[in-house]
Amino acid sequence: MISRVTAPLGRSLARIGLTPNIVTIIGAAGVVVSALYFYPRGQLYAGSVVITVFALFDMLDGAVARAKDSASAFGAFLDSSLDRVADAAILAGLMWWFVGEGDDPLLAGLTLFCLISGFMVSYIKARAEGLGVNCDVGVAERTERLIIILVAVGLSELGVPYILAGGLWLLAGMSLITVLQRLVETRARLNDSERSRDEETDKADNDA
Ligand SMILES: CCCCCCCC/C=C\CCCCCCCC(=O)OC[C@H](COP(=O)(O)OP(=O)(O)OC[C@H]1O[C@@H](n2ccc(N)nc2=O)[C@H](O)[C@@H]1O)OC(=O)CCCCCCC/C=C\CCCCCCCC
Ligand SMILES: O=P([O-])([O-])O[C@@H]1[C@@H](O)[C@H](O)[C@@H](O)[C@H](O)[C@@H]1O
Ligand SMILES: [Mg+2]
Repeated sequence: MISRVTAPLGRSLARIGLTPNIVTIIGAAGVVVSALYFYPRGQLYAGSVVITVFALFDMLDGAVARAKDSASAFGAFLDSSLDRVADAAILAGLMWWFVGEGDDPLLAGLTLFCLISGFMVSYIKARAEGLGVNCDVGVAERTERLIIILVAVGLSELGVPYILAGGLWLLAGMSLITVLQRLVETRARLNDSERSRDEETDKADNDA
């Protein structure tokens, strides 16, 4: 569905000579620089809007790769790795804003919790994939996490009461639930594959 928008954009970017990796780097670098809107500039609404524009490049790098038929394993690796840099920049920018102008140590700490739990969500999936297990589950995958934080931060400067604290508590809770969901899923899948390996060994022993 969303590919109806991203596929033609991907073809246009490919036509002007951009490679998927360049699009990945532009998107991540754009998010990192835009996080300066949060800290030190303290412009939460403008920051959320500009970060959103660059975050959307994450959909376009894959679209360019598909348009050029040049998807690569290194591209996938770079895409995921730079996602972490972008996520860290957004939440670190917000955390520093709470430490300074926002003057709220509790929410600064909660933002740090969101950063760490978000990283855990991604790390558990990557580690599970390294063990041969697909772990694509969870109520707060990256897109959901970005939407929650960017909408909450953007609306807070428009004066919607409690939206920022509410968004952070929601993000923290959903990230924690996702960590637990992915741990449970990975454990179940590893147990399944161990069991089928044991069954195959038993069968081979019996046949011998
Ligand atoms: C009034 C309120 C004020 C507040 C203002 C703020 C508003 C904020 C509102 C919402 C925020 C929304 C932000 C959401 C950003 C979401 C971006 C995102 O998460 O996208 C992620 C995924 C794509 O993931 P992934 O990177 O895994 O897939 P790819 O398609 O890239 O494919 C990966 C494969 O591609 C290959 N490859 C990749 C890179 C590379 N260098 N080489 C390669 O070879 C390789 O094989 C890889 O394996 O996106 C989704 O999941 C889709 C759903 C996202 C929906 C988000 C909501 C969208 C909102 C608007 C849509 C408008 C679209 C217009 C686009 C314009 C862009 C400028
Ligand atoms: O694991 P998570 O943060 O929810 O989700 C993310 C995926 O949405 C993304 O496609 C991938 O490139 C990231 O590395 C990460 O895995
Ligand atoms: Mg991408």
